[in-house]
Amino acid sequence: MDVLPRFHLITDFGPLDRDALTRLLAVVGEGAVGTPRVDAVQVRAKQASDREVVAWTRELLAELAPRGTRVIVNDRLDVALAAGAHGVHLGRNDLSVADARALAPVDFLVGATCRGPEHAIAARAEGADYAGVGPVHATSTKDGLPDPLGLDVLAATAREIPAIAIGGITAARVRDVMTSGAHGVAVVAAVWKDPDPPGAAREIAELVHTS
Ligand SMILES: Cc1ncc(COP(=O)(O)OP(=O)(O)O)c(N)n1
Ligand SMILES: Cc1nc(C(=O)O)sc1CCOP(=O)(O)O
Ligand SMILES: [Mg+2]
Repeated sequence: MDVLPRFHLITDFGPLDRDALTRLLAVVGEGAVGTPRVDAVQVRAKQASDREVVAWTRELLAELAPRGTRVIVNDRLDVALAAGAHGVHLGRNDLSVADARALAPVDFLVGATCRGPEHAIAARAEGADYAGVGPVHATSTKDGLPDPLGLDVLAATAREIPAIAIGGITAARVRDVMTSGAHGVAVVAAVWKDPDPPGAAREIAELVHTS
């Protein structure tokens, strides 16, 4: 588990009830050797309480860590640390990377949202492991984002720090994104809105890991 995760699957569940967990585990798969994989699940649950996110993260860790899939918490370092997560993804208004790095254990992953190379240079200097770079393409999953960055800005950002492309990433776009220098991708709709989420995840994983 030493390689920086390439395929980040972001959760779409409301509560992590039995159905949501079953759906997620079907998408992540068993992690069999030689099978392309979801490398990290990011717990993004904006409507949930801190206690719920801690409980769900612990539940996911119990299921996913043995499969070699890491669990990263969106926004909140304190919640991530309390739950024993593998990392945190920090947005532009969350705790700074430097403050998070000072509080986190050495092998804890710290990711930061970056919207261009200037952000990436700062994030790297503060100790981020990777940048979530987006929105690369238009997305209807989140409102209020800036205009799409496009592949040139992704490429320039990826020269500064390992870049995880986010925003409108679909299987059809993975090769271009990876050719632009991305380390990997983060995805919501292309998996969860597909009629066959496990199949969609397998296709994206294969493309990410073979590009
Ligand atoms: C891998 C990755 N990159 C970027 C984001 C966006 O994070 P953030 O800016 O904190 O916005 P929200 O996801 O919290 O709405 C991400 N989640 N993951
Ligand atoms: C949560 C989020 N953050 C983004 C950013 O650019 O900061 S794009 C995004 C949504 C990603 O979902 P989809 O794969 O459905 O486009
Ligand atoms: Mg966030």
